[in-house]
Formats: sequence, C-alpha cells, structure tokens
Amino acid sequence: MSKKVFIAGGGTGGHFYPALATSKYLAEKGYEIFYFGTKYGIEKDKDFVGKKFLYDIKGIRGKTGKIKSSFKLLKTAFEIKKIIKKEKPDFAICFGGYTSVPLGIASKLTNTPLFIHEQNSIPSYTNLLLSKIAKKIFITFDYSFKYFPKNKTVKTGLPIRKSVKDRLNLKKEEARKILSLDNRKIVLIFGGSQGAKRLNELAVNIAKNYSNLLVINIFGKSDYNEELPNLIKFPYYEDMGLLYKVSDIVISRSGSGTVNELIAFGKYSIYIPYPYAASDHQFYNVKWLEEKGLSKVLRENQLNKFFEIFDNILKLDITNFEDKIKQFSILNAEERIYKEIEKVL
Ligand SMILES: CC(=O)N[C@H]1[C@@H](OP(=O)(O)OP(=O)(O)OC[C@H]2O[C@@H](n3ccc(=O)[nH]c3=O)[C@H](O)[C@@H]2O)O[C@H](CO)[C@@H](O)[C@@H]1O
Repeated sequence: MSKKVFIAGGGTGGHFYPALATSKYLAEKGYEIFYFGTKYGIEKDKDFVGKKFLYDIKGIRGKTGKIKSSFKLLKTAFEIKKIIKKEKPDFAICFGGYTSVPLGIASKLTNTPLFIHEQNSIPSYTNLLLSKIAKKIFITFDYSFKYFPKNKTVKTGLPIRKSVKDRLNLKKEEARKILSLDNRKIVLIFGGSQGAKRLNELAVNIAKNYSNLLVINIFGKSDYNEELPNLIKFPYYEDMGLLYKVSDIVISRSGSGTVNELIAFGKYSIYIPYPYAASDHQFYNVKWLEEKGLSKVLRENQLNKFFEIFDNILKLDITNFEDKIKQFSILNAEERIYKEIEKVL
C-alpha cells in the first residue's frame, strides 16, 4: 500500500508555496499527495503534485459573513473526513490560514496525526487553535517559540520552492544577460504575492529621481499607467530567484516567504511591513534582522523618511552584508520537517 499525506495551506502565496515545496519533497519520498485549498486562492491557477481538491471556502471576516463562512469551513471538514476514511493517510500537515481549518478538524475527527507549520513570527489564530491538537508544530522564526508548547515545537525554517533555490548558484552576470539588463544598479521592489499600491508608487518615485538606477517593480493587483525608461514592470513574476539574483537592493513587504527567500540570497532589503497584517506579524518577521544591522525596517507611515534612508544605503557596499545575512538561511526546511514527522510516526 502506498504512503499517503493530506496537505492544506493556500489562499495566498505565503501559505501555498511552503505547502508546495513540502509536497514535492514528500512525493520524492514516495508519498501520494492530496492537497486541500480554496477555489478563490492562488492555488486555483497553479499545478500541484498529486490530487488537488478546491472548495468554496473563504476567510471569516466581517459580521455578516461570519456564520456563512464558518458553516462552509465546517461542511468542508466533513467532506474531507469522508476522503480521509477512504484514503487513510499516514498523516496530515497544514500550513496555516483559513484553508487549513477543515483539514485540521477532519484530522481530529479521524485521529489522523496532524502537524502544522507556522510561517510567521506571530502565529495566526488558525495555528494557535490547531496547535492544541497537533503532534508537532514547526516554526520559522525564533520569535514564535513563546506562543506554542515547548515540548512539541521545533524550528525548521520555511520550505522554499525548488525553482527559487535553483537560482542560488547562478552567477549574477548570467542573470543580467538572461534578462537583457545593462550595468546600472538594480532595485527590485514588490509587495509579496499580491502586490502593494504604496510600493508601486514608491517604485515610480525612485525611477523618476534616479535615472542611474534600473527599477524592477512587480505591481500585482493594482496596475498603473506610468511608463518610464528605467522602470521595468511585471504584474507577477514566476522566476523570483532570477530577480533576486540580479538585484542590488530590494524593497519589499516582509511576508515570511519574501523574507526567507531574500535571506537565502543574502539580500540587504528595506522592509516596509504590511501595516494591517494580523498582530503586526510582518514587523516582527524582520525586526530581529534589523537589530543585527542586516536590514532596514521602515513603517509605512514613515515613508517620508524613505529617500534619506535610501540615499545612505546607496552609499554602502551592501555586498559586504551578503554572507552575514546568508548565515540565517535554512535551505533544507522540508527535510527537517520530514525528519521530525518520522520520529512521531
Ligand atoms: C498581506 C498579508 O497578510 N500577507 C501575508 C501572506 O503574504 P504573501 O502571500 O505576500 O507571502 P510571502 O511574502 O510570504 O510570499 C510571497 C511569495 O510569492 C512569491 N512571488 C511573489 C511575487 C511574484 O511576482 N512572484 C512570486 O513568485 C515569492 O517568491 C514568495 O514565495 O502570507 C505570508 C506567509 O504567511 C505572511 O507573512 C504575509 O503577512
């Protein structure tokens, strides 16, 4: 009989990509993968290893939608329970967000060993809830230890997509050639998997003020019409490793995926945390890195100070930071996760 695993975690790239990276690793280990997500998230357009089940579920937001959303999450839990009864997975692993709720409940109802992974410094409500029934909790940042029971919490780091990691060994000059870029310094600016309007505005201002720089902006959902000779725009870019490799300075939100990928590439970044992230987790995802002098964190309401800070950073030789930043990178998170799971099964 083949080994089987049920995996959840979607909605945004931040939950989906670590779930995907771990799934690919487990598939290589001989597991049959069953993935559970939402019809409305990033997962609807992405290939996945194994079987993909997408449901009509949304996050619990606002008073009116609360009852309806909760009902749908519960209904989905019972549908997944039926699939568990049929397929009898060896274990389930959830990567947070509301899309993890149904699989978490279904695992409890069927006594399936459940593991969870927390991507952020401050756990989501879902993971706090699921941590009560999980066999082990895998975390990304040291900051999260205090929120979970010590005896079952392990720091594994964040699984990073192979396609991103594959670019780590590419030479910067090669990356420039692939993208046909000249030798100007490159500033990459983007707001996570969804994009961010404020960062797009900043990208335009940088491009206008510094013709000696090339600005690459992934603009995400909020498109704009500005055309400038030194501004390169993409709505979304699949090969992020290539962009990281080519860039000299990065300006971004501090979602966990972004932060861990930038650490892997040793990039010095100006992080502008998303101000409305739950419990301000984006700020705490990078505060520690700034305290070590290895990044700059700027609150969105301090953007008036941006150009002063940016000018100072341009004067630094930030390649000096590269190795120091890389020291904090974990490139084998999925392997660490699997080893911890094996100890329990
Ligand atoms: C607004 C919000 O609440 N965002 C949350 C969401 O962020 P979000 O979904 O933005 O996620 P992250 O910053 O964690 O990761 C973004 C991922 O998208 C990829 N990417 C991005 C742009 C692009 O053009 N191409 C591409 O492939 C990046 O390589 C990265 O792997 O989940 C994260 C992980 O739980 C949280 O830390 C964030 O706080």
